[in-house]
Amino acid sequence: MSLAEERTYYPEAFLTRMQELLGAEYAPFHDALTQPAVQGLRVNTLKTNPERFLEIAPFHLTAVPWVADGFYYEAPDRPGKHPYHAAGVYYIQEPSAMSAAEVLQPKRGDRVLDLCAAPGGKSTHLAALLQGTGLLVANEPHPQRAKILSENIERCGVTNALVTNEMPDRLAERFPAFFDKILVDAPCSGEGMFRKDPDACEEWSPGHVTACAVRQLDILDVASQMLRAGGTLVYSTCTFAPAENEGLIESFLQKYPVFELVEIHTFDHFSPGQPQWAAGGRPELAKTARLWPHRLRGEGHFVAHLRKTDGEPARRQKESKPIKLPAEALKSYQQFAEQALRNMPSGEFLLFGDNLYLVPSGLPDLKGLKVVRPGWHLGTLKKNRFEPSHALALGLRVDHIQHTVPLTAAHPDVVHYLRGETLNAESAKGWVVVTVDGFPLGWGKQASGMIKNHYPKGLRWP
Ligand SMILES: C[S@@+](CC[C@H](N)C(=O)[O-])C[C@H]1O[C@@H](n2cnc3c(N)ncnc32)[C@H](O)[C@@H]1O
Repeated sequence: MSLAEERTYYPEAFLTRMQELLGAEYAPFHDALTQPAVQGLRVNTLKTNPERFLEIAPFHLTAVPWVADGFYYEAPDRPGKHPYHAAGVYYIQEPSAMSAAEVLQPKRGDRVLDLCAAPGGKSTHLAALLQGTGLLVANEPHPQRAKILSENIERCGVTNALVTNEMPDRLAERFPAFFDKILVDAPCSGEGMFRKDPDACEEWSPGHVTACAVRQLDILDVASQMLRAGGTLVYSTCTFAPAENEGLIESFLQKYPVFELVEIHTFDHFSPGQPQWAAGGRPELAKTARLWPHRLRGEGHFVAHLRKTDGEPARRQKESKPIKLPAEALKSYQQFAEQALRNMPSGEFLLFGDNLYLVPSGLPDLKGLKVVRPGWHLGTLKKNRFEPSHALALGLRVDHIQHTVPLTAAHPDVVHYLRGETLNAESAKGWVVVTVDGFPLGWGKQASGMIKNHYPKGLRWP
């Protein structure tokens, strides 16, 4: 295909630049761009493991080589329409995007920040790696996108996350030298999205690439202030433009000599970054990783792993004071918990208006910050009673629940429940959790031989 014909599909300046950069490799790169996008999902290890998932999932799955929990699926599988999706058993995620959290690799107990987090693919991956320990702060400045992020955190049963809706500099005031690990999955020109999202193509221009690079350096600047000495940071994009990748990291390292690149060497399928594509690029830029759509099955990504070698040690902020719940509130929650739960989740409570949360320990004072979700939402205090939240059901394991309505994925009542219908099922009186193959789907309330549906209205299936 000539450049003129290609122009019908992709911006000419993009193709010309890629041809200049890739030389002999341009042809296979371009061939890859004409293929359909690949599709992937990541098993949520807060809820199950890949072995069990492979036994129960009715999809055509093959392993993503660089992530133990990642799988390719085939288009007719439509995993977004399966009840397991509603139960948060997996997250639908483009396979090369699974590389970033895998490289950051938080350890149990770490304090982790995901600074540009919506819709939450990488946040839910980081949460799975933390396994309910430590703290995850998932931030997104766009209000609508922050809401979607919060819903995905809820669906995936993440119980140790603070979700905020802030610009990075506002967070940096509150969290200086606070985090052990930070992910900056930067807003970018999205060239790796061209195959699956024609809008990304429409919005692209050389000027947009330059503007993205300016914003990315600003975001990295601020992120670096929130990392403790010895902490590590992953910077990633889903674009091919050197100005947003090797060039950006070169500019950052020139400004902050206290950072060094950590080699990303464990993944055979990744290619090294290209120092010669950055003006004055240091040889260490080869320690960054490029995921090319013509060299692996994925849309494309860039990942840089940086360590802060010096600076302020971990600063432990003055923690917010544990709140003593009003006696009435505590009583109605305890009454609910005795009826509905086997092991009451323990920890620090927080009352935000009428909403009761369990908050991760070690949080600084959040006053003045735009907080979408300060922790695990347990429920709402109504007059003389407690109403459990969807987040509570989705964050519970089945052995923590007193009464369940256990359904299999093939049972018609699963769809009835997800549509918001009343169920005719036997169960003890009071709050029950409807499960699909052992995974909580949501609350119901048994009365007079019927189960009243408490699946959230906004999530109901048509
Ligand atoms: C590549 S997307 C993040 C995808 C996400 N990490 C995931 O895996 O689902 C980049 C996000 O950065 C957000 N963003 C835009 N401007 C930002 C800024 N100045 N600081 C932080 N995030 C920003 C965008 O709204 C967008 O949601």
